[in-house]
Amino acid sequence: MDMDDLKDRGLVLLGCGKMGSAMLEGWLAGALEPHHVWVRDPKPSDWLQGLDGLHLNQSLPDAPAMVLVAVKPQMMDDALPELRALGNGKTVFLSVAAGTAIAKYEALLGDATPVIRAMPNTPAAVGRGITALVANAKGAPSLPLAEKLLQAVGQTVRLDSEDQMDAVTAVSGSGPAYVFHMIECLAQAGEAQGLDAELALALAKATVGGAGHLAENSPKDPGQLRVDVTSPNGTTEAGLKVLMADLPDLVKRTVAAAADRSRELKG
Ligand SMILES: NC(=O)C1=CN([C@@H]2O[C@H](COP(=O)(O)OP(=O)(O)OC[C@H]3O[C@@H](n4cnc5c(N)ncnc54)[C@H](OP(=O)(O)O)[C@@H]3O)[C@@H](O)[C@H]2O)C=CC1
Ligand SMILES: O=C(O)[C@@H]1CCC=N1
Repeated sequence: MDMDDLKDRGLVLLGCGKMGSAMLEGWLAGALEPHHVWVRDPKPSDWLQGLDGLHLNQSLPDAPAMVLVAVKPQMMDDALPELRALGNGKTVFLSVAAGTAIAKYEALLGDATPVIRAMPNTPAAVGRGITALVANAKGAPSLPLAEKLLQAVGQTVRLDSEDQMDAVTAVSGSGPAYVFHMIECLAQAGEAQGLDAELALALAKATVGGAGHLAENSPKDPGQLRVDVTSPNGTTEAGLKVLMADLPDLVKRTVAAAADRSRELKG
């Protein structure tokens, strides 16, 4: 199966809220056109309703190439059973739901269902996501297609085991929220030093965006890039002395709490 099969047979999005829309926005920037996509969502956004050619809450093809499951984990028992008849083993279910194990899809959709479990993140909307993937035996042959689709909205990484998914979710699935909060905190701290709100936010956004881009593209590791900013006895050293006293433990506890919640969502 390749991208042409996906275009010919269709991609179904079950749930198109924040994550589904972020991915769809990225795909519609070049990889797919609206008429390739069927969306099921009880309250579609204005953006979805404005996409010409999109099959919005229309009857589904009998055997779409792929169903992207992007409803909340708590909705699976309600949302999935009606899709059990789809595809007869030829439709791949690609789930992005936190916590929900492959075994749960097999239980709801049938043992022979090809299932790929993925953990993307919202920078997919601008083509800068990262998605981790793992499949059951039936889904494994479709991993290259899933990767191709997901590489249209960023990077992909294959996991050795589904057990890694809780930690991955806590680092890169939830991670954008930690970074957005860092931007908010940096801007507020700038305001506390007398900058106006607009300037402080512009500085904070560009600094986090630029530092992220540099960290991804430089041959130096992040530790060395930090050292490069830190003049002996300068301003950064004074700032880092405060930050480094607390941040490592705080981030460790943050990621542990998110991973624990992912484990709880398995039910
Ligand atoms: N947001 C993120 O950054 C990430 C989210 N995820 C995962 O993506 C999934 C979706 O999360 P997110 O997009 O944030 O949540 P949202 O609530 O924004 O999106 C879920 C969408 O599914 C709709 N929905 C509810 N029931 C059904 C149904 N029976 N059939 C079809 N659609 C339905 C919801 O409608 P309504 O609101 O009306 O109920 C909503 O629009 C979750 O499983 C989450 O774990 C994974 C990685 C990152
Ligand atoms: O908060 C959540 O549960 C989802 C999963 C990863 C990001 N958002």
